[in-house]
Amino acid sequence: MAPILMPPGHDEFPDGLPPTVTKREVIGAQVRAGEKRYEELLARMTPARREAYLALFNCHEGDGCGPLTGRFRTNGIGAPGDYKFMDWPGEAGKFSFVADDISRANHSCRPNAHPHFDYELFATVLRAVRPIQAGEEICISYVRRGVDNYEERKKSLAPYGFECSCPSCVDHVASDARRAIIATFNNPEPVNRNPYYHIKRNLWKVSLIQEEGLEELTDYLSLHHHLRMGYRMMGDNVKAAEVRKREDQLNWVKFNKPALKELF
Ligand SMILES: C[S@@+](CC[C@H](N)C(=O)[O-])C[C@H]1O[C@@H](n2cnc3c(N)ncnc32)[C@H](O)[C@@H]1O
Repeated sequence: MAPILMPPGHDEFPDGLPPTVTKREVIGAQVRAGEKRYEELLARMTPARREAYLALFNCHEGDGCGPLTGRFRTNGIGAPGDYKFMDWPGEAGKFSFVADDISRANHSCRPNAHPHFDYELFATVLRAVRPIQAGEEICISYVRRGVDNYEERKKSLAPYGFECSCPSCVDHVASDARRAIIATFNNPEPVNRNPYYHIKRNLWKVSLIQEEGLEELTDYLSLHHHLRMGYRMMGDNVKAAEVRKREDQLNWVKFNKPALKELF
């Protein structure tokens, strides 16, 4: 899934701003400068890639941003990391890109897939975060903070011009209650030296995340690590190996790399 367009960082006002400007004028100038930049980038593409870009959906029609900027804002996917294009000026940074296929993926607050941009492949790797049934739509999350509640998600999704109808949004009271608990999973807990207690508690945490369809969370991966350590402490190597398998899969899903080799 190689990108159609991945613009490098840029000076928003290459021609400079007039000395006295209102906020509205600054936004207008930003919008025009952005659109001009996309025009320049598209002019450098092959006709087929330009056509692919223009075929992307634009949910920003009528909100003041140009058609090329609108398409990027609708379909852009973050490529985290600290990457520097070989000979581009400026600092290393994070990028966004649009692609023919991954930019077509719809949103779910219970995503069954996670996109990871691999700078070496210079392409997105899309992996399932849980088993996907035949005929089930493959969805990613457009919301950055996985545990956001219903109202927070509604606000983040508003610019996309749709209301999510996933089970977590439909039954948002129950979902919000689960998410509020999941959001506390990293809080310090009272000391308890009984490994059985931790195994039971971590299994419960894993099941709550599964119930909420949030297997994409990094916490879900960490829980598998803690669970495996618990089983190892109890000498249950069979269960530890089972959890290890899942932990390795999740490491590939989230970070495109195998679990770190154990030091002991
Ligand atoms: C990045 S595009 C996704 C691909 C788009 N469906 C297409 O056919 O190209 C984002 C747009 O898809 C639609 N969309 C995405 N997820 C949706 C969902 N869960 N329910 C309804 N519409 C959705 C919205 O119109 C949104 O502005």
